[in-house]
Amino acid sequence: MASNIEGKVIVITGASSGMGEATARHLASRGAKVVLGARRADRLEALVSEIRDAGGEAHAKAIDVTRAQDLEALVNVAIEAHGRIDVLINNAGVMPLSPIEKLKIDEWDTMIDVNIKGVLYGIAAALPHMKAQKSGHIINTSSVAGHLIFPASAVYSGTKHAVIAISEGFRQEVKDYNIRTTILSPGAVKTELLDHISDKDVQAANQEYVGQVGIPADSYARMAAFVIEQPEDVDVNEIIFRPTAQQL
Ligand SMILES: NC(=O)C1=CN([C@@H]2O[C@H](COP(=O)(O)OP(=O)(O)OC[C@H]3O[C@@H](n4cnc5c(N)ncnc54)[C@H](OP(=O)(O)O)[C@@H]3O)[C@@H](O)[C@H]2O)C=CC1
Ligand SMILES: O=CCS(=O)(=O)O
Repeated sequence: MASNIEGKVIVITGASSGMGEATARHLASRGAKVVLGARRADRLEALVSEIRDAGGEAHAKAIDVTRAQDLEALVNVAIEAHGRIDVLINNAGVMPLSPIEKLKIDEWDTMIDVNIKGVLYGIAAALPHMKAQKSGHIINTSSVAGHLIFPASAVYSGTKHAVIAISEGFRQEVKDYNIRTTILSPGAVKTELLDHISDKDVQAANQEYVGQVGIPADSYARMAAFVIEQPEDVDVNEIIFRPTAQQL
């Protein structure tokens, strides 16, 4: 049976590290034509070279997901190279956790801009093409923190709850266009996500916890592959996955 991944044109944001990087590698190894976006161009270029050296197809563009025109430019790379976009994985995200009373307003703004607006801008860039194709698949990365709240997660959890609401509303609205919609909600995964927490106490506590229970980034890659490879009439709407040892 064909894999339903081979030959698909898959655009991934946040592909310069962590789960996006692992997913790019995994899907390319299964025959997908990947188009990768993030701000760190050097990391993207290294990954593109690695994928091509292994016989895969990859393109990349340096983008900032807080700018709608950057998402349009990224999707256009896929259209120019391959004439279509089959899957968009809105994965770029940031998690500078802190208690609200610390009033880290700039970090709230960044989380809202990257985690919520970045997802919306990705949808805006891909949707016209998917409507015209009458096919497509949008995968949005939420989190266990999109389902529950823990100390210092109020704003981050708010953004990830928003991703779930937007994804479900979008799912209901695009039935006529044969577009699939999936939310992937991971628990603790070992990536660079905690590196940018400026509240040192919160960072240390999270690093200790994720260091103990966190699972590797390719756990997300396998979930992405699973939802993409389902037959086109099967739409997996959400997967929540955690380390077996994670309590919350
Ligand atoms: N690790 C975990 O435990 C969990 C993570 N998540 C979510 O998974 C997603 C991936 O995170 P993860 O792999 O863990 O962390 P990483 O920090 O390793 O990856 C985050 C990615 O997002 C990109 N990114 C951040 N800001 C921007 C921006 N403004 N424009 C473009 N790209 C941006 C980064 O690239 P660059 O800096 O080069 O722009 C990087 O590629 C996020 O949405 C996160 O919230 C959800 C649940 C659990
Ligand atoms: O996004 C973060 C995942 S967890 O800390 O809620 O498990």
